[in-house]
Amino acid sequence: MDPPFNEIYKTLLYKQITNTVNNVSDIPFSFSVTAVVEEVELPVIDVSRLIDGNKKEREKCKEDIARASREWGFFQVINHGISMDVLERMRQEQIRVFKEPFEKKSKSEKFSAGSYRWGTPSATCLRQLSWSEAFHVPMTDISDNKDFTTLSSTMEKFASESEALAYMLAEVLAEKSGRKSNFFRENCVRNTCYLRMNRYPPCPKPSEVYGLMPHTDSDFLTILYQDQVGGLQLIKDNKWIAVKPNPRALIINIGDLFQAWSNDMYKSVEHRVMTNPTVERFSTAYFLCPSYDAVIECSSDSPAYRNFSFREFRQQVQEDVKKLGFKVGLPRFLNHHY
Ligand SMILES: C=C1C[C@]23C[C@@]1(O)CC[C@H]2[C@@]12CC[C@H](O)[C@@](C)(C(=O)O1)[C@H]2[C@@H]3C(=O)O
Ligand SMILES: O=C(O)CCC(=O)C(=O)O
Ligand SMILES: [Fe+2]
Repeated sequence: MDPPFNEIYKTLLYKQITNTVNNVSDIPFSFSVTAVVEEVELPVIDVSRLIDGNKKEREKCKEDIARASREWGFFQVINHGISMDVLERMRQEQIRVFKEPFEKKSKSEKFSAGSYRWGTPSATCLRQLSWSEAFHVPMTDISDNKDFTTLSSTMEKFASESEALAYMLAEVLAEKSGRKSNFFRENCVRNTCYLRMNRYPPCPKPSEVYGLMPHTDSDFLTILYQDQVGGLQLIKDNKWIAVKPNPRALIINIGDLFQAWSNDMYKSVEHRVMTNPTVERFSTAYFLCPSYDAVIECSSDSPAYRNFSFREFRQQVQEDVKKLGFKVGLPRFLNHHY
C-alpha cells in the first residue's frame, strides 16, 4: 500500500487554490518542471584503468574523473568493480521491503527511528512535495543489526563494495586537487556513511509534483544505482538536463563536503527526480560521509568557506529544512557571508 500521497497532494493543492483566490503570493507551480529538457549521456569513465591500466592510462583516467567533477559534478563509471550479483540482490531486497504495508514501514523496527521517510514532512506548498518514499539508513544501523536478515546482509555487501569504489574515487580527486588522500580512510569509516533506498511510485499528476525535489547531497560523494526508468535531472550551464540511464553504469556525484574541501574546485550540483505517470522507479544511493566530529577544511590561501564540522553542517541543514522548508547548504558556511 502506498503512503497517503493523494491526501497530502489534495491538501497542498487546496491551499494553493485558496491562496490564489485570496491573492496570497504562493508561487504558482505550473511550471518550470514541464520545461523541455535535453536528454544527454553523462561522461562515461572506465575506472578499471585505475587498477589495470599502464601509467599513461591511469593518469588519463584520473584526469577524466577530475575534469567531470569540475565541469559536471556528475559522471558515470563503468567496470566499477561492484558485482552485478550484489546490485541485483540489492534491488530485489529493496523492492521487497517497499512492498510492505505503509503502517509497517513507518513503524519499521528494522532501522532506527526516522529512517523511513515519505513525501516531504516540511512541505508547505506543492513545489516542496516529493512523491517518493525512502529508507535513509546510517550504516551503524546495519553493522549493529543483531537480527541478521537477507536485507541487512545485502545492504552490508552493497555498502562494502561501494565503499571501495568511493575511496578510490575520493583519493583520485584529493590527489588532483593537491590534497592528502588519506583523509577519507581516516575520517569516513564504514559506520559514518549512509545508504538510501528510494522508491518513486507512479504519480497521477507528474507535471505538478517532483519525485524528489531539487537538492544537493550533503556528503563527499554519492554512488547511485538507478534502474532503467529514468527521471533524474541535473543542472548544467544553468539548464536542467535529463540523465539517460545506462544499464552498465553507476552514477557518481560530488556532494557539498567535497565542494567545500576542494575550495569550489569540484561542484556539488543541484539535481532532482521527475515523476512518471505509469511506472514505479527505484534507486539506491551510497553516501560517503565523515564522522560527525570531522572538520571540513578548505585548503587555500583564500578559503571560500570557514572550517566546519560535519555535525554543524547536518544540524544547520536540518534546522533550515524545518524552519524554511528547504536546505540552504553551503552558502551558510561561506567566509565573509553577509
Ligand atoms: C527537505 C529536504 C530534505 C533533504 C534536503 C531537502 O531540502 C531536499 C531533499 C532532501 C535530501 C535528499 C537527499 C539526501 O538524502 C539529503 C540528506 C539531501 O542532501 O537532500 C536529503 C535532505 C535531508 O533529508 O535532510
Ligand atoms: O533517485 C535518484 O535518481 C536520485 C536520488 C538522490 O538524488 C538522492 O537520494 O540523493
Ligand atoms: Fe541526491
